[in-house]
Amino acid sequence: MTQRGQQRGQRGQRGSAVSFTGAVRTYGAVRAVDGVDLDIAPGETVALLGRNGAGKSTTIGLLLGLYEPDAGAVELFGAPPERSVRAGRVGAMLQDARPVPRVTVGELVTFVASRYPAPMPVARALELAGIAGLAGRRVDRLSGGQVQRVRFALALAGDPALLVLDEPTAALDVEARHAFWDSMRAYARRGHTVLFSTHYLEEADAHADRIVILDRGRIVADGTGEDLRRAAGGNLVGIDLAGRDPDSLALLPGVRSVDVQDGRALLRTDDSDATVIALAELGAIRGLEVTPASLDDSFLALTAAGPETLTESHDLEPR
Ligand SMILES: Nc1ncnc2c1ncn2[C@@H]1O[C@H](COP(=O)(O)OP(=O)(O)OP(=O)(O)O)[C@@H](O)[C@H]1O
Repeated sequence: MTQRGQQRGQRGQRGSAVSFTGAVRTYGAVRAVDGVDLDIAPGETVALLGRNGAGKSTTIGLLLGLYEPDAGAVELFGAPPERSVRAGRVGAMLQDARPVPRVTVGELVTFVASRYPAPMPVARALELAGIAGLAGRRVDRLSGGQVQRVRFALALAGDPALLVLDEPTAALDVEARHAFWDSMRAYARRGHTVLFSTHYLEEADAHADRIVILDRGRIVADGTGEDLRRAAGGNLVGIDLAGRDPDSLALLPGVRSVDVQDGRALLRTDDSDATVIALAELGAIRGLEVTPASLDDSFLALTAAGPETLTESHDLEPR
């Protein structure tokens, strides 16, 4: 059984960690979250990926019970979000949370940990967040990246079953990013559920079991990085057009789309062998190049469609 299959099985026995059913949240005319159905099993690490304004922060706000859905329902561990949050089962790292001034890092983390029923040792939270050396420093005198790591320590302090991280690496330098992901993975390996939002495709691919792509408030894809690449067309086949009409290329086997630039056609294809054979039969293989579609290509393909085509999500694995 796949890891996801096992996790779905676990959910059957233990219920969902996160469950959205037709959730909607509007701001005036803007449907920031527009009918989201999402189920996350205990122990899964899920990336919420989307462009600016896609609805990631609003989804996280609904999940944490910061806002009520206008329609539909959101539950954490089978109960309203507030109940799970109050019970200390959820730790969150939000984008705009400002640590209180004039206290030290150690004091702040100790205070927050004390609000939880079964916190982790403060030293452990500081160590996981990579700020053991900053315990005695005032939080209002830290750099942006250091504050970000304090927020991570605060999210971890209660040893929560569900860790929710809104763009957790936004202010971090390369080294801090690596350290952050190492810690996050170590936490997830202990059976905790993690949901993080990001703009970075590589981070989602490298650090999540599953990637959920949001676009204009809707889920347009849900699967592993590999699933997403396949869903968007597995390979790119490039050829020199040499005066050939690019429209006819769209009809070749496997081809999903054709982009033309500087006299070259780039064919996104599900079946590059069949596409290349058909091109060869047409005598159209000048400058032939076959490359796997990157996750970037897939992401752009999945989020480039007009609003009317976004009503159905690509559920990439049978449930
Ligand atoms: N308080 C608000 N009032 C009005 N509109 C809002 C509000 N918060 C969010 N929106 C709108 O809802 C949509 C979704 O915003 P949201 O912040 O959830 O997106 P996001 O994916 O987190 O974006 P980013 O990656 O830029 O942080 C956007 O169109 C945004 O302008």
